[in-house]
Amino acid sequence: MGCVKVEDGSALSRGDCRAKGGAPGFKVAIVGAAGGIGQPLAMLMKMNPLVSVLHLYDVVNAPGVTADISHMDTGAVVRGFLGQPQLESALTGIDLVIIPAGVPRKPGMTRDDLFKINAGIAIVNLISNPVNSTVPIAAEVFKKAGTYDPKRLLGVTTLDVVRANTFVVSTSQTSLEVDVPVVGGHAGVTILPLLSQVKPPCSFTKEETEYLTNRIQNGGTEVVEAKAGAGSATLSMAYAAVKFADACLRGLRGDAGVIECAFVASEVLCSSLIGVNVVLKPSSELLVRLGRGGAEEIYQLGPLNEYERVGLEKAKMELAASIQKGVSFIKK
Ligand SMILES: NC(=O)C1=CN([C@@H]2O[C@H](COP(=O)(O)OP(=O)(O)OC[C@H]3O[C@@H](n4cnc5c(N)ncnc54)[C@H](O)[C@@H]3O)[C@@H](O)[C@H]2O)C=CC1
Ligand SMILES: O=C([O-])CC(=O)C(=O)O
Repeated sequence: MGCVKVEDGSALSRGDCRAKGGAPGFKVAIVGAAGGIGQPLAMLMKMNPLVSVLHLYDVVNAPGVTADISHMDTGAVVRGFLGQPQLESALTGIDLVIIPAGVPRKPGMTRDDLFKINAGIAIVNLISNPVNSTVPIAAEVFKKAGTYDPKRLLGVTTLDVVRANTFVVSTSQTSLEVDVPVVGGHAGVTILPLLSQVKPPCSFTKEETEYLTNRIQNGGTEVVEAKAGAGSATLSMAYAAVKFADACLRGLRGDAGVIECAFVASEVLCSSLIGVNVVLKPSSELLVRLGRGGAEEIYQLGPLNEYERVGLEKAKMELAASIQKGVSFIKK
C-alpha cells in the first residue's frame, strides 16, 4: 500500500495522501486551518467519513499542519495551500468552506473590537468574529460579485447551542441529552436561548432561567478570561464547527430533517439577517453552485414566554446595529 500522490501543482503536494484508498465523499476547505480553531477542526474533519478531500489553507504554517494531519490513517486526501496566490486553488471545486480565519479576543475586548481586524478577510461561511457583522459583510461581497444566495451563507453559532446544552444538563442535573434552541446572533444579548423550548421539556425557576441565559450569553467571555490572554475558545469551537459542518454534509448527502441553528438571512423576524433555526436539506441547485450545503427552510420561532420576548427585542436592536455596521464597512 502506498499513498496516492496527487499531481495538482499544489506547492504542498507532499501532503497529498489518501490513506485508505479513497472513499467517495465531499470536498471540504478550511480557511485559517493553522489557527487555534483551525488545527483541531482540521483533525476532526480528517476523521469524518463524509469527507474525501480536505484542503487546508492559511497565510502561515499550512505546510506543517498539512504534513501532520496527512499522516492520520483515515480516508480523506489532505492538501495544503499557503498564502493568497493559492487561495483560489484551495477553494476550487469545494463543497463546503469553513472559515475560522481571524484574530481571537483578549480579556477586556468585546467581539466587536475584532471588527476592524477581521472584517477585511471575511468571505464565505463563517466562524470569524464578530459573526453578527462578518456574515452581512460576506453577503455584500457575494452581492457585488452577483453570486449571493442567502441559503448558502451560514454564520456558525453552534457553540452557543453546545454551551446551552451543557449548562442546561448540569443545572437541571439530568443525565439526559437535551437540545436547546438558541436564536438571535453570536454576541452578548443577541444570543437568545429559548429555554421554554428545550427538548425533552425542562422547567426552570426564574433564577435558573436568568442564570442560564446569562451564562450562555457570556460563555465566550468565560473562556477568554480563563485563557488570560492566550486566545478564546478553540477546542469546544472546533467541536461545534465539526458538528455543524457534519450537519451540512448530511444535508448535502440527502438526509431528511437535519435541523441546526445558524446565523442566516431571514424574514422570520425582520427583513435582515438574524439567527434562526434552519433545516438543511439537499437541493440540486445548491450542489450545482460549488455544491455547498444550504438553509432550505427557515422555521418560525415558536411560542416565546415573556422573558424571551423581552430578550428578543434587545437582541433585535443590537443585531440591527451590528448588521448595519457590516454593510456600511463593505460599502465604503
Ligand atoms: N463563531 C464562534 O462561535 C467563534 C468564533 N471565534 C472566532 O474565530 C476566529 C479564529 O479564532 P482562533 O482560531 O482562536 O484564532 P487564531 O489566531 O489562533 O487563528 C486564526 C488563523 O487565521 C489565520 N488567518 C489570518 N488571516 C487570514 C487570512 N486572510 N486568510 C487565511 N487565514 C488567515 C491565521 O494565520 C491563524 O492561523 C476569531 O475571529 C474568533 O473570534 C472563536 C470562537 C467561537
Ligand atoms: O468569545 C469569543 O471571542 C469567541 C467566541 O465567539 C466564543 O467563544 O463564543
